[in-house]
Amino acid sequence: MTVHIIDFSRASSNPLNPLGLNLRKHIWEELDKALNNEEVTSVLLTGGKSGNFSAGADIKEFSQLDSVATGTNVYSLVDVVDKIENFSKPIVAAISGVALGGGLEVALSSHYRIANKSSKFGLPEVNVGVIPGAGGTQRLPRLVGFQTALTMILTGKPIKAEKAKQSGLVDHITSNGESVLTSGIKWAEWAALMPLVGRRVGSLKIKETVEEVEIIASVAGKRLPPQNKGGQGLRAAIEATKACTKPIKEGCTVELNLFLQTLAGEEGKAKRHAFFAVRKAQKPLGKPPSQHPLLQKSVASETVAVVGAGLMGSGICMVLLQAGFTVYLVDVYKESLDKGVAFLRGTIQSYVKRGRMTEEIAAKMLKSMKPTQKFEDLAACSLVVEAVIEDMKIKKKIFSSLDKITSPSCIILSNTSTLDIDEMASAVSPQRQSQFAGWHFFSPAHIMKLVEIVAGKATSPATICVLQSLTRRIGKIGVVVGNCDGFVGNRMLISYSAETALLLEEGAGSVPTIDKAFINFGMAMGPLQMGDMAGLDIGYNIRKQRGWIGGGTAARSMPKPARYPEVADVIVADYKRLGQKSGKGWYDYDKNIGKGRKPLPSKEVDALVRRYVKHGSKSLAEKEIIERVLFPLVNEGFKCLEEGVAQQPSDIDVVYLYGYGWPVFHGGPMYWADHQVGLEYMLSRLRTFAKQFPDTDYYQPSKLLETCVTMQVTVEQYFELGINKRQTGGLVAKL
Ligand SMILES: C/C=C/C(=O)SCCNC(=O)CCNC(=O)[C@H](O)C(C)(C)COP(=O)(O)OP(=O)(O)OC[C@H]1O[C@@H](n2cnc3c(N)ncnc32)[C@H](O)[C@@H]1OP(=O)(O)O
Repeated sequence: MTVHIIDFSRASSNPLNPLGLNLRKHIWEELDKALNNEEVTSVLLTGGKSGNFSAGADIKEFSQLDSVATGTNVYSLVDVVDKIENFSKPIVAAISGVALGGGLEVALSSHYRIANKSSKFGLPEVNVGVIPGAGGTQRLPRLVGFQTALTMILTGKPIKAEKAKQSGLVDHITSNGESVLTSGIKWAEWAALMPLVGRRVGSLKIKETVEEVEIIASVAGKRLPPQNKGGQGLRAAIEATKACTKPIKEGCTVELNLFLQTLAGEEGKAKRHAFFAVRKAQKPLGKPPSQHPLLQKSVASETVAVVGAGLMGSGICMVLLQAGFTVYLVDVYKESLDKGVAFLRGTIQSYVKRGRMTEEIAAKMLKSMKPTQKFEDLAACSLVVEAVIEDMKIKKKIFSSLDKITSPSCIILSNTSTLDIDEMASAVSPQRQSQFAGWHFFSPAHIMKLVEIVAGKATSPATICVLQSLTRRIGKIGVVVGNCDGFVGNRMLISYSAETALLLEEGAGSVPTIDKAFINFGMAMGPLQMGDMAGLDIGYNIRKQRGWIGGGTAARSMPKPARYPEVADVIVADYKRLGQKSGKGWYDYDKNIGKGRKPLPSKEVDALVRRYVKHGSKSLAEKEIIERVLFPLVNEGFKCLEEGVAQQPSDIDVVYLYGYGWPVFHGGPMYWADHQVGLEYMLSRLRTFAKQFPDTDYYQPSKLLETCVTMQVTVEQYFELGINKRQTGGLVAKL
């Protein structure tokens, strides 16, 4: 009795074994060998030494439309899966690590599925803008039922082995330390003696009736976003899965057609851009020192600290505790410290209550949390993050103390969102400056994925590399950016808040109608509601520091823009409307409605805005509102690239996708401009706006944008083709 082993890792250089042409051809040829060898009685599919079965079809191949799933190509995934299911000798899939997308489809077409405890199973195709295309929507419901299958397909969330076993997806989970390979071989030997009848999933019937399927599908469909707002893939997924009531061949044809539709659609392209952009942004810019204490396997004995126990500081503390560090939370004010600790305890408890954390981990985290009012306690820390109020004087004083107290190898970081990293670095000794950088989390820090890693003039490449690894380790997405006012994200946001307030004064629309334009664009909320959430006093204080309010001795004097939305100052100074936290901002909030977070139109704000609107002003169409606000935002992105503050356009997309809720079906602002708007059109509109508002800097087109239009390339091509010679004076040149 011989088991023929097909080891995926032999035909893949990626440990995730994406099913590219090479691997598909390998499987195909090995199956032929197994068929033609009379001694072979069964086949075992394994991910091999990589530790993963397969992460699915090779997404990089998706630009060649016919390579993945159409029958026009030899070794297409559809053909491979059919060949497996209809194979005359039993095939066992021995699954370790991930079996996702096409990887799971291969497993589903096998006759037996063996897994180990840590294996994960999922159909995450919707996350990369397609639907399962090799029978996933047809075979999964036949095994686990329509409801479970549809949930897995629509959420894209993988399930663990235990759940997979319960639902019928997996036949056996290894135990007593037996490897999945050893167990799989035993199963394959046993399977050789058993009839194959009933083991071909495609020949099974689903448990639900057609009517039940219709009801479940219709309920799920009601919760989806509209077709043109990220709902295309999800709707296609429901349609395809519903076809599982048909015979397998018919159902697979329905699925394949819908797969190809989503593959060619703009939504899918934008989502795949986002998938690769995130990975590109996180690519290490160099090799971090392997022995660095922050990057060791176990960090429980490693102490780090967060200075400032406010909302940001406590959020960062939570993230570091979750990563396993021992964390000092420092605040000189007892009351703030207690508040921070209470927040952390509450959050940890709520995670346990919701099943997001075990009691054991929670207890460990609470033990590792070290609240203190004394800076002296931080002597042994290998990293300290400052997260106090945005006041340069206070921050510099803290850095100067930390410089003296901590060891010379300690990395010192600021979570500032706007202040100058180089000026802060000047507060530490010259030897330390290479280990000083910005680590800009977004609020709430324990939830938002994005962190801007801000390289100052003196920050060393080694420090940046350590921060890149560390940021990934704590489960965040780190984007390396240069030091400038607002870094990349907030710098580009200037037009977002200023221009929306100016549009109000211009009479372009009311608070809700302006916000609605952005919601219809796909944002989770409009800029005015976002301002309310962040707190209107934050922008107000920044404008004050710049000397734009009240004059006098501003901390960071800057010329006041000629077009300036007074209404944004008056709403804070005279009306004390600070946003959600004060129960009123651009909107009213009622603590009895939507937990005090639901924005309600405000008569007082309407009256205030009317004071500024000139007689005879005209409301603007949504398209014009979007262009007036978002074109300058993208224009600023071009300026960031021009100056080398952002390294590549896709980094900016990542910042906006993960820090500002940019809709993924628009791919990110730079992708949107390149592929959905067109740079030529955007430039012409910016030129029109610049003529209309000659004193507004953000409408002045960037040189890089003009160059791209002249050269007729997208900004993505401009960077990918290496047209930029990396001669810019900023971060890019340095790295
Ligand atoms: C008809 C069939 C359709 C389909 O099957 S569509 C594809 C369905 N599958 C997926 O959507 C899974 C996509 N992959 C992932 O979600 C993640 O990866 C994992 C959760 C599997 C692992 O995450 P982590 O351990 O953080 O690794 P990493 O940095 O995401 O990936 C390592 C490298 O592997 C590449 N990669 C991952 N999956 C695929 C794939 N399916 N096709 C092509 N490449 C893939 C990445 O890009 C990256 O590459 P670099 O190192 O060059 O950045």
